[in-house]
Amino acid sequence: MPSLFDQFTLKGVILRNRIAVSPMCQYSATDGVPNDWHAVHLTSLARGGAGLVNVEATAVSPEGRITPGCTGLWNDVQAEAFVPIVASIEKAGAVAGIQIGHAGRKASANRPWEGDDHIADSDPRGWETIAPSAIAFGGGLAKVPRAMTKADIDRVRGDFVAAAIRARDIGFRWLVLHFAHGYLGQSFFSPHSNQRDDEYGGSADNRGRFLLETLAAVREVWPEDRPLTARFGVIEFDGRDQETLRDAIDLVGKFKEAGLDFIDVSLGFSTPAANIPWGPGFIAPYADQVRKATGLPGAASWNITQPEQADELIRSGQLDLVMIGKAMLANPHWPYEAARKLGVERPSWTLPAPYAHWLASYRRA
Ligand SMILES: C=C(C(=O)O)c1ccccc1
Repeated sequence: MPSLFDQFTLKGVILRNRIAVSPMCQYSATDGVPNDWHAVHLTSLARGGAGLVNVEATAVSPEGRITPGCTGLWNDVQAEAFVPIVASIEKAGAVAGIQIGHAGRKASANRPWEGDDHIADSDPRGWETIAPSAIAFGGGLAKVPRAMTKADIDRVRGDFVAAAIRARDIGFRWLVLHFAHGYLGQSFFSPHSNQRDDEYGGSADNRGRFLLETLAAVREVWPEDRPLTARFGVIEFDGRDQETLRDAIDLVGKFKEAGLDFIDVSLGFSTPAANIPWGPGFIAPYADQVRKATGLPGAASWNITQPEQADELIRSGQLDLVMIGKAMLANPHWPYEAARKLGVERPSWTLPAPYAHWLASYRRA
């Protein structure tokens, strides 16, 4: 069985190890344009030795941002600004990935450290939010969204395609459709947020329609030799988990038929009333269940922080990749520390030569 530092090959892409950096919002862009914060942040994660570095949730349209500080890929200025970032990630030996999404009813919010709540309607920084139904998430995100028309649905699907084309053309080699965490894609799938009475609401098949149509449309423009993936919330911890999991696994099977290459399993975050059993790698067993039921390779994130824990998740066959988030922010050289702890040969060379040389020199072998 593979281990944490074995390569991973999917379609025409080879990752140098099984360590992927979760897409983590930085809320640090202006008008969706990435800047030196994102360049240094992402390059340092790539130089730290990860196999795959995923750029944060990047909005497919202005109203699809979570906050005014989120990155976007709805215009060419944003795309151009990503070009040197993609090059830096790849030059550091990692594969450059990007997550594209639409925040739906969770959009138009203040940064987490500035309230983590909806921007007041009187505040010119905010904007109208849209969602499957006119149902607010609740808590600090109490703004009632406008229920999407069919024209909205068609437009947003087209925005995903346009963003995928830009990501393709600027060299990203791994694409993640953001179908998780209560954002627009997830909110179509969840009965908490989707109470439509047309073909996009009601049955599980209908609630999965927007996600499936969007995936199929993106598949048509995303190169066959580059992985097309999705991060999808398969469980809500809201008391109806077996039903959610059953419907989610069924939908992931349809994703695979539509051309999905990889599934990053996560949480739904569709209701503030969720009772989430936070714990070390607590989503991994659900990812394993989805992988075994669909035959898709997959990953999980959430509280995977220790090298031995991450290595065991790979060796046991539960996951194909581990998504490391906070542990990489705490220490971008986490892969190097993991290589040392796991007894990988020449661990220093997990890092770039200018670092590895010194780390491997002037010390007993
Ligand atoms: C910003 C997030 C994302 O992009 O998915 C997020 C927000 C809350 C919990 C997890 C993730």
